[in-house]
Amino acid sequence: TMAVPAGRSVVFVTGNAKKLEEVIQILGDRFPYKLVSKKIDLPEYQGEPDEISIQKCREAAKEIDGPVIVEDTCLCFTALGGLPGPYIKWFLDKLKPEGLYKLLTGFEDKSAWALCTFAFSAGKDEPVQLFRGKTEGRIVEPRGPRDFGWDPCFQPDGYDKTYAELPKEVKNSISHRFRALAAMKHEFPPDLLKCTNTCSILATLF
Ligand SMILES: O=P(O)(O)OP(=O)(O)OP(=O)(O)OC[C@H]1O[C@@H](n2cnc3c(O)ncnc32)[C@H](O)[C@@H]1O
Ligand SMILES: [Mg+2]
Repeated sequence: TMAVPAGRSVVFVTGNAKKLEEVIQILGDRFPYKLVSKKIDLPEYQGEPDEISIQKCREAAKEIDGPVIVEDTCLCFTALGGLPGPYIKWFLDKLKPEGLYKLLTGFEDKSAWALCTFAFSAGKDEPVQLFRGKTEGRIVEPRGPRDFGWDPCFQPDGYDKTYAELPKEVKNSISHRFRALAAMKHEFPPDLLKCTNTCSILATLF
């Protein structure tokens, strides 16, 4: 039911170059085709993560009028009942990683989780399928390079380095994004294998 017609490409729609870079790195050398991606700033919807990803995917499928993948990332603080969650983009923009850490002053519990949701739709009137990946950790005083979002203040459990300090290969082997892509690889029906080499992103996953 989720098959992509042979010869059609699947477009990864994101406005975030660093996300795209990681998706390409995670898919790696096994990826023999050109990744088709399109930079569109989709609306930042409100609600629960699943609902946001579904809406985002429907909008992308409408704009592209073909098979699409989108991704939405949340950063959730346990002490704040899961907030900022899907609103992390605005919190990060205004507070920077320092401010995210300071938000938890007064709370003993610094634990947090990163949640990545990929959403796939075969077309604008087709259903949306979700693939989720979660990585647990805690919010620390920022350390490491500043080139990607809240990476400097998120330290995954089992590591003494932040996402920003960890070598890229390590982040990409434990991250919320890696796990969501792994779930996608695991769950997608094999008939997608029939798509041609322009099918890009999905073709590598099976
Ligand atoms: O066009 P889209 O794909 O929506 O890209 P975006 O940048 O708007 O991304 P989101 O709506 O998913 O918002 C997530 C926010 O978290 C940031 N972010 C996403 N993944 C991250 C990661 O792995 N490490 C650090 N920051 C991340 C990202 O820069 C945003 O500020
Ligand atoms: Mg966004």
